[in-house]
Amino acid sequence: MADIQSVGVIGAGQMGNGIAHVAALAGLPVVLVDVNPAALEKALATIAKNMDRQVAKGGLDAAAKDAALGRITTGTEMAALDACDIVIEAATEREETKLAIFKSVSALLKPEAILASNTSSIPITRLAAATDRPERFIGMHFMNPVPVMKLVEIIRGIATSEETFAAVAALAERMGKTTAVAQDYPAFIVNRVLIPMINEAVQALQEGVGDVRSIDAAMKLGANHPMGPLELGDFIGLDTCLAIMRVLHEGMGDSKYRPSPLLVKYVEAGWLGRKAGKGFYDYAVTPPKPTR
Ligand SMILES: CC(=O)CC(=O)SCCNC(=O)CCNC(=O)[C@H](O)C(C)(C)COP(=O)(O)OP(=O)(O)OC[C@H]1O[C@@H](n2cnc3c(N)ncnc32)[C@H](O)[C@@H]1OP(=O)(O)O
Ligand SMILES: NC(=O)C1=CN([C@@H]2O[C@H](COP(=O)(O)OP(=O)(O)OC[C@H]3O[C@@H](n4cnc5c(N)ncnc54)[C@H](OP(=O)(O)O)[C@@H]3O)[C@@H](O)[C@H]2O)C=CC1
Repeated sequence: MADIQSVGVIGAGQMGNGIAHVAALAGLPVVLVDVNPAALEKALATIAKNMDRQVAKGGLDAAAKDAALGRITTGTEMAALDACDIVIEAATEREETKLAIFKSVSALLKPEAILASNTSSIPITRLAAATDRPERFIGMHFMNPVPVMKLVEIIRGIATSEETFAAVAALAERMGKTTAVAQDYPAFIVNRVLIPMINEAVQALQEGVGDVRSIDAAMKLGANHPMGPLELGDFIGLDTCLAIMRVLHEGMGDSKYRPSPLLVKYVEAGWLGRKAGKGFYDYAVTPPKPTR
């Protein structure tokens, strides 16, 4: 696969809509697939809203926005992806879900098509080994919010070919991103460092070192982070943060990565952060109100 000319995205959540957004703006036709038709509708509305924001700021003209939106089609069946040169999986961070997706989609793809995962933490070699194309399988890890964040981490599995790596690096650059290459260890680079920091903030909250407001203010004003760690956890999704901690804990075999019990409790309560309307903050009120 020398040059990628069409993109499929599986999972129309916060990451899937962002990936579709930047791919369409890069001039590529995009097929966005999700099991849930409501998620697809919401994703299209979010993409249009985020492009409007770029138009209002002068970074995009209205005609380019309309053309980009016109390049995105949606579907609830994997069969809609059969002509794509690359399919980027951005479904829920659950290994069984991803494996089931790869099994069904690889049966439909052209033999030369590339399969990429936007996983935050799951080993690429393990995911690749469960497909029919480990040499054309790769980790392509975008950051949230995708239209704003400059980085794409690229992770080769043990079998990933140089041709696949070069094609995906060129695609990331075409989407306006800068790449960093990470080795295939649990949670790669960004989340190896970032998510234990968020988990530690939750542990500090559990121990009463500070309340939500104090912990976030301390890290924003004391370490110049654009968001406090609890606000950022809510933004990423607490289910995703917990899934990453579990992959780190199991994959590194080191107790220093154990998930904070309070993080587990929030996820068990369904308080998953912004996408659920409630996490360390309650988003039903403006400004969002700390829940502890
Ligand atoms: C979990 C993983 O696997 C990996 C990850 O992604 S970890 C998470 C990584 N992400 C972060 O750490 C994000 C940290 N937060 C930030 O950088 C900032 O708070 C933020 C960029 C999200 C918002 O910044 P802000 O200054 O509070 O908001 P705001 O001024 O409204 O927006 C800044 C810019 O982003 C744009 N923007 C904000 N959210 C956007 C979105 N969802 N989509 C498109 N554009 C967006 C705004 O239009 C604005 O653009 P300009 O610079 O052109 O004016
Ligand atoms: N959130 C973040 O900051 C980042 C997340 N990631 C990674 O990106 C991926 C997606 O995360 P995110 O967008 O936040 O998650 P979301 O929960 O926002 O979205 C996941 C989407 O995938 C859908 N889905 C679940 N199962 C399937 C399936 N079998 N086929 C098709 N679609 C499916 C979900 O549908 P339903 O709601 O119906 O279950 C949902 O619409 C994860 O691997 C995550 O680790 C990577 C970088 C940053």
